[in-house]
Amino acid sequence: MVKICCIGAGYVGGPTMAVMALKCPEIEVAVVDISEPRINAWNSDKLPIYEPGLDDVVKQCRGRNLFFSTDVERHVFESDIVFVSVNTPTKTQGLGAGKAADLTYWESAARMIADVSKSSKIVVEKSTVPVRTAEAIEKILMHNSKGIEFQILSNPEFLAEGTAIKDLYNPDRVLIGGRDNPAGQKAVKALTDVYAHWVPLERIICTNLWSAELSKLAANAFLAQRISSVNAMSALCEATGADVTQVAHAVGTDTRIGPKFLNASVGFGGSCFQKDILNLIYICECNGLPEAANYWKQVIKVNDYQKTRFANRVVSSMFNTVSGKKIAILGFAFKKDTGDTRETPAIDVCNRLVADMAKLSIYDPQVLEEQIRKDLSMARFDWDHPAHLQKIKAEGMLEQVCVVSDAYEATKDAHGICVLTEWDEFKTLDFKRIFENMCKPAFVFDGRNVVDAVKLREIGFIVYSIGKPLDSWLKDMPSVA
Ligand SMILES: NC(=O)C1=CN([C@@H]2O[C@H](COP(=O)(O)OP(=O)(O)OC[C@H]3O[C@@H](n4cnc5c(N)ncnc54)[C@H](O)[C@@H]3O)[C@@H](O)[C@H]2O)C=CC1
Ligand SMILES: O=C(O)[C@H]1O[C@H](OP(=O)(O)OP(=O)(O)OC[C@H]2O[C@@H](n3ccc(=O)[nH]c3=O)[C@H](O)[C@@H]2O)[C@H](O)[C@@H](O)[C@@H]1O
Repeated sequence: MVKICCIGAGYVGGPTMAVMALKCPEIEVAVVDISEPRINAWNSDKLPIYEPGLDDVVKQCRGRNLFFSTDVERHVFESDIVFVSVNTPTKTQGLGAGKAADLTYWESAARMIADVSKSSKIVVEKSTVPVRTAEAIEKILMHNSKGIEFQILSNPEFLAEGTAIKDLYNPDRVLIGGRDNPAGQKAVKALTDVYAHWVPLERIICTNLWSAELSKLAANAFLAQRISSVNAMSALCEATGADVTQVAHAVGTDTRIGPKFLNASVGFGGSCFQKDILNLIYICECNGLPEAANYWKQVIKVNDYQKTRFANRVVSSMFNTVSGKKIAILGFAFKKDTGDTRETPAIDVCNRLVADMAKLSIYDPQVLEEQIRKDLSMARFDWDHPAHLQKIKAEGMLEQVCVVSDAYEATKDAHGICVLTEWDEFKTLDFKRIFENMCKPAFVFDGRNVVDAVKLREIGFIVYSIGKPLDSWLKDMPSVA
């Protein structure tokens, strides 16, 4: 019986291995982590991450052929295939700070694998890593191999949060990169056999190691680039009276472009897009390719511009000051159907409004108050590093923030509402009731184009929707470029 172990029980390790265990009942799968609270949560009724469909998958196989454990070394020792799905955050200090991937956690996992192994293993890069990381990992493993054979494969993950289970059941492709030699290809075949339990062979792409590693960074960069393209267009739409939804539809019906991932927004968030593009920029620079680096830098610049532009629009529309005004923030997660707040655009928007002395009342259906306070008090890139390395900002600013448990409470007596996550429940709110309980004029700033602007205007709101023609109030306010 093949035994699989995955180091890192996070957003990727947990769901990926749960689906693998479900689809391969004859394989024993252990997900291990150094974080005891995380493993305890995986073994409880309240899983550590919110992901539609995940509870059901875990319930079906936990205790049968799926195990969660902090006994990292024992499971690595016993496994034939070891996935490594630890975090690979942006470095916060030293060489490449603010851009390069921090491989501390990966390196420590690799050293531990080398230390505890007594039999040959396939080691699979599941984390997103810089191209040619496998070479470094190979050196660490081989240096202490005691005659054991290690084969390194790159098998990047493409799931998106909120749809992880669906994506894992039915992936567009599974990518496996290995060495171009018989031992490497044997390892590729072994991993292909695992995925072939549920993924059609024609969707399993096998490449060399470096192509697989780079394809993951490239895929995220291309996806983020589409969003920055449509967001840059949204600014021009507002200036000219065009409607970004109509433009995106017209552009996306060209089959060469395609309709997906063209929704204008307050900016993209999530733990990976920015981190992976920064990593790509750093790799381009290290390879003496400044023009290529600058191209990708622009994707992040436009994203920052979009978040700033949104916050500036809020302030300028409300007579250029939000000082002392209550602003309701609806949605804090980086997208709907997840409780994840990593790099959410809400952090930037909230910080800017707090700096302008607004009082924020925040509601998100899935995000806990403790998480929101932590996010608003942490320095850039610190969230993905251990607590003792995090730099916490002055506590005082957070006095202006309160976190509440429903949208009606958040909006009561507010001057304005910012919709920052596209949760379905925001579409069906009783906006008449909300309007009655707000200070007038009452504003809605829709950063996700989820509310029905026509209806809201009929009720009496002044509505700003990203990339949509501006109503006369907003047109008359000073420019926010
Ligand atoms: N979150 C996502 O949707 C996606 C993430 N990725 C990539 O997958 C990787 C993991 O991402 P997430 O699951 O989101 O991270 P995460 O932070 O949720 O999980 C990583 C886990 O690794 C554990 N860990 C770190 N060092 C360890 C060690 N030496 N031994 C045992 N456990 C250790 C941490 O305690 C943590 O629980 C990253 O490289 C990310 O870029 C790829 C595709 C999607
Ligand atoms: O490497 C990763 O971590 C993953 O990153 C993204 O997945 P994820 O960040 O979970 O979620 P997305 O659906 O891609 O959304 C990212 C951000 O872009 C925003 N977005 C998305 C689509 C769109 O049209 N407009 C837009 O603003 C979302 O609201 C969100 O803030 C990719 O979609 C996954 O393929 C990849 O595996």
